[in-house]
Amino acid sequence: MTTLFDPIHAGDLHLANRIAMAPLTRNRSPQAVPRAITATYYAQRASAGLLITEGTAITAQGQGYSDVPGLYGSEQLDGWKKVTRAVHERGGKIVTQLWHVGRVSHSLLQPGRAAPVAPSAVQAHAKTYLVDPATGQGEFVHTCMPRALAVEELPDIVHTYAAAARNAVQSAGFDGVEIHGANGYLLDQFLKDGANRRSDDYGGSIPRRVRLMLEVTRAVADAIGGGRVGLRLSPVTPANDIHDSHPQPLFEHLARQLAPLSLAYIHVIEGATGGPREVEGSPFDYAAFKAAYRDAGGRGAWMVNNGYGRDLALQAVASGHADMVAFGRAYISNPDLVERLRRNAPLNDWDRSTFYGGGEQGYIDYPTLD
Ligand SMILES: C=C(C(=O)O)c1ccccc1
Repeated sequence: MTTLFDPIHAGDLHLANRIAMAPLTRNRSPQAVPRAITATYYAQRASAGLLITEGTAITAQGQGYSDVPGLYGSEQLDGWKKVTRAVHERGGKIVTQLWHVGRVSHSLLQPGRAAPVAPSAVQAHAKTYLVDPATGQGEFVHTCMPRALAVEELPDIVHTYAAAARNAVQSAGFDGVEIHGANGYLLDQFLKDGANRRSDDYGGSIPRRVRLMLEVTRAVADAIGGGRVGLRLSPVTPANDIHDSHPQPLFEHLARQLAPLSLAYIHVIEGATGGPREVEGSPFDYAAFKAAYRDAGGRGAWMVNNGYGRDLALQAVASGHADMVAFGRAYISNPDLVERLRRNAPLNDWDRSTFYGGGEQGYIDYPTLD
């Protein structure tokens, strides 16, 4: 019987075990440049089968929070090179999460203080994190009203995802990328009818609402090979005020379209991100979603996330519900999570007050077992 601790080939990613570190925003990259402590942070956690970095902006327009890293400048890529080198020196595997926040942003973070962009001018009742450069103090503030992207702007966004993927692998040394298609950010906004009110080829019907995500995924797979590409999805999360009226047919259609792309993995957030695994009023059949992908020929690893403890994770892999399990907050406070799960050892508690912003405290100072 397959266990969480068995190796797996996820596309071209040959992984030592089936435990992934989920993407975790930590707001510790001033000017979008990863610092030396970020190399230490990921290297400490290199025993994971796969490290997925925090969301990394593909452009300044895609930036939605203070002090998150980027992949669009030479200093940023140099910073990431130190991270991937440190992880590889410890035998780890690491992909970076390509992120465009869309409407979950603030004009103070946008080039030229412009309005954030989105499929439609529909404001998210959500907050973003701004750091006052004068004081270094951070606070959560309401996101701004976005402007609708013109259809003529979309090809450039697709090309920018592909360019960021090439930068990630060819310049920064990542083993691959994960496309952030979840949690109410740009690609998820285009998917879902709560945010996408367009009447052109990118809005209205399900095939039209999945179009941008498919174009981006195809372009990234063409750029670096589908076997190095993962995609993160969140069918029913309410994160960042996102919603769709009929998620089951939407995601089963998307699954069938993704199947031929030979992706390394599909990463599914079950329930509300960082919250309950069941979302009241939003039932979702994850087994049917996975079956739609497999029945259409999809062979990428199936990675699940959200609220998994040791027993549920062991059961998910043993039962075939999932091929991999991604752990988020547990990885913040347990660099040696794989060993702790293997030994069924106690886990360190995390300190929520040091999740976002700051320095070494709550970042690289959690203890290991030995
Ligand atoms: C990238 C994030 C996501 O996917 O929800 C994020 C951003 C800010 C805080 C927490 C998480």
